[in-house]
Amino acid sequence: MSGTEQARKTAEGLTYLTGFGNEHSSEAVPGALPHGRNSPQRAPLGLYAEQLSGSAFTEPRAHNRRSWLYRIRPSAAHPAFTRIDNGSVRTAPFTDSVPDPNRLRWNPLPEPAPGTDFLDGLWTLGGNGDATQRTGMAVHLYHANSPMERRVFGNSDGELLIVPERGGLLLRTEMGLLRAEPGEVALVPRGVRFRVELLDATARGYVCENYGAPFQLPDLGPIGANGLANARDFRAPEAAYEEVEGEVEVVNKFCGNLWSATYDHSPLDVVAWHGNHTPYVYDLHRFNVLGSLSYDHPDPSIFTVLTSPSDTPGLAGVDFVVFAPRWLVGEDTFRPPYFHRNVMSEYMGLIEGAYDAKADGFVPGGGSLHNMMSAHGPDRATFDKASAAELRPQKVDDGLAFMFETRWPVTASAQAAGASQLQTGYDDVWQGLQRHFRS
Ligand SMILES: O=C(O)Cc1cc(O)ccc1O
Ligand SMILES: [Fe+2]
Repeated sequence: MSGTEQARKTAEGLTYLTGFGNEHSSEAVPGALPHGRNSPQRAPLGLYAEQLSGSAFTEPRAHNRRSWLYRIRPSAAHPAFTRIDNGSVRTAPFTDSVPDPNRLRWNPLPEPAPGTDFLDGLWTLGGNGDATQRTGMAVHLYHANSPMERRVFGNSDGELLIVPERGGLLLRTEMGLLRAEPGEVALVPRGVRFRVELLDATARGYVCENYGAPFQLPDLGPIGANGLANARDFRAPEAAYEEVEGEVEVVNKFCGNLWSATYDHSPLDVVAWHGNHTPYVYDLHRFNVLGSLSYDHPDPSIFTVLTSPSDTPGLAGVDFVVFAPRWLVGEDTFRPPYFHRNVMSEYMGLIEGAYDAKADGFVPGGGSLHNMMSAHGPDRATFDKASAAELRPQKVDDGLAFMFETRWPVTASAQAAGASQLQTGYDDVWQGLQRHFRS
């Protein structure tokens, strides 16, 4: 059996724990979880007890995040980390280029060289904030054609929201295994170690690295108790461990640099765990899309799947927003996204099909950046078509697009600003919008 077949077989048999932010518990071997206490004098089955904190010990209960891991060896048993090449990974603050007010659009990444794993294939497009201050975010793309073998990654700088666009992933994390196919998203919390295997020959997609407060479900306000992404649809892994002795490279991204240590065992050796600092996966097709039943195009905040709040209420460090299949029924309404200038900065990607504001040029695996206050909206072809369309109820179900929307301008990395896949002439999509004014 090939590696991908094996990974697929493993992924197909997976079961999950459900519910966003729940206090889960799971044991891969019966009796591995202690009862009634976290840290008994001797943990069951000769395991080591270890706490992984995703929040300060003293944060309010609603924001407090930690998990207790019961593992074969404590994480502390490791040799020194030394710097390795950062490859194409960049971290905020982005100082190797200047923030650009222009509308920018990229084609997908070129094919990776043979033997490129998820980590080798990570390529940073840009971001904002400062990882050492735990504010802001980065946008990465990945393109891989090999599994991570005897190699494990952990990110101290933030959580990773992985958005597969092509090819499924099997994430082997400290807390267990997750499968993430295109149309699903996976989140690996800050500090949680994981290895990526491929379910198909190649894998391509997007990553939002969130340096700030962990993603949470948005408040629903007048929407009520249900809707948008429902908490019960988020799935966390069941405990699963590997007993791998021998050399395993552990790579740690720390304050923007990659550091490596060669362990004599796999750190994915957690036999049982409990807590709420957990990886999870969510199927975007489960998103309960709400919208206007009367007139006007609502703001896309109504499509927020997850939000990372900042210190100002309502002003997200980053929102993850999905444009999922939906009906448009607005009367006397220009139905696609409107022309706008936004104080927030918008990075958009496409998982499949097309997006209703762009006739062409915005392609799966590509992306666009509409920075703070840059003017954008429907391209000319879309504007002309939608202005003349007959307004029957219309199903928009030919694509799945998403947005990382952030309160701070996004600086493209030098490699993204100079990339051959950066489109020239993007401005032209808004050329030829006719003057129709009649006084
Ligand atoms: O620019 C975009 O396409 C994203 C977007 C979509 C929408 O429906 C309204 C505003 C907005 O920024
Ligand atoms: Fe926009």
